Amino acid sequence: MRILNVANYDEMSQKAAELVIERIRRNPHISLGLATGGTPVGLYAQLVRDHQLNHTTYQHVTTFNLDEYLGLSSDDPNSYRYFMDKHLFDHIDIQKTNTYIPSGDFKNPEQQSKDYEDLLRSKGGVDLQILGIGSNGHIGFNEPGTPFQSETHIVELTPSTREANARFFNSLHEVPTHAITMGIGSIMRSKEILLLISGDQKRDALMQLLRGEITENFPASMLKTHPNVTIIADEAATGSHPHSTKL
Ligand SMILES: N[C@@H]1[C@@H](O)[C@H](O)[C@@H](COP(=O)(O)O)O[C@@H]1O
Repeated sequence: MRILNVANYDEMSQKAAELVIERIRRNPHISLGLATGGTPVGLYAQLVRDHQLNHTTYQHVTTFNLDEYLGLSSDDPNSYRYFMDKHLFDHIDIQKTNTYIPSGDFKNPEQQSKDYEDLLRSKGGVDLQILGIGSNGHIGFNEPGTPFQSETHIVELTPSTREANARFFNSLHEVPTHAITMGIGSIMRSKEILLLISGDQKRDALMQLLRGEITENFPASMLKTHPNVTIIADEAATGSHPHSTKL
């Protein structure tokens, strides 16, 4: 894993955008894996800005989102479809039919999980996966204890994840109890991974990732076995001054 240590959230977003834009320009047919949550919002804003200023095109780009809450319709402001439209897709020239997000429909979620995994495979998988991290080490919605080989599946969210995400809802009560998520095995198949970590509330998770063992109790630890991972972390998360390190 390569870690780029930056000063703050804005610099993290800027550096991440530079990397993503470079990959898109190198391969206009790239398949991007996308994350939600607070962490990538600044990155998406930078991609929109670059599209407006420099006309980087998404005409041939395909995207796969990591996860979706179960039980929220696509027009619910807390659904990840709504989030992606609002922060990125509505402001770039991507074809919406090329943007895939797991369905949060309650009807037959097991089949939907299988269909999403089949879709990922049939489209050739993800070239560049963007990830955030939960303070318990979750990636996507793969909570501690998820098998490393897992593919897209239904999860029951832990109380800590529901509490962390309650800030986007009116109350904790409204946060769905279940979600559909790409598995750790699905994420690990992507050719390249960009992990963004910002804020002192993520410091323990970053330290655990860098110094801890590889264990299913800390899902992100599996990333240490991936051959092409870049972490961009800000000073609040690393607790040190900006510099780059090869780990
Ligand atoms: N499912 C998402 C993850 O994809 C995200 O990376 C993580 C961190 O979120 P945030 O960036 O808001 O801290 O939690 C959420 O639950």
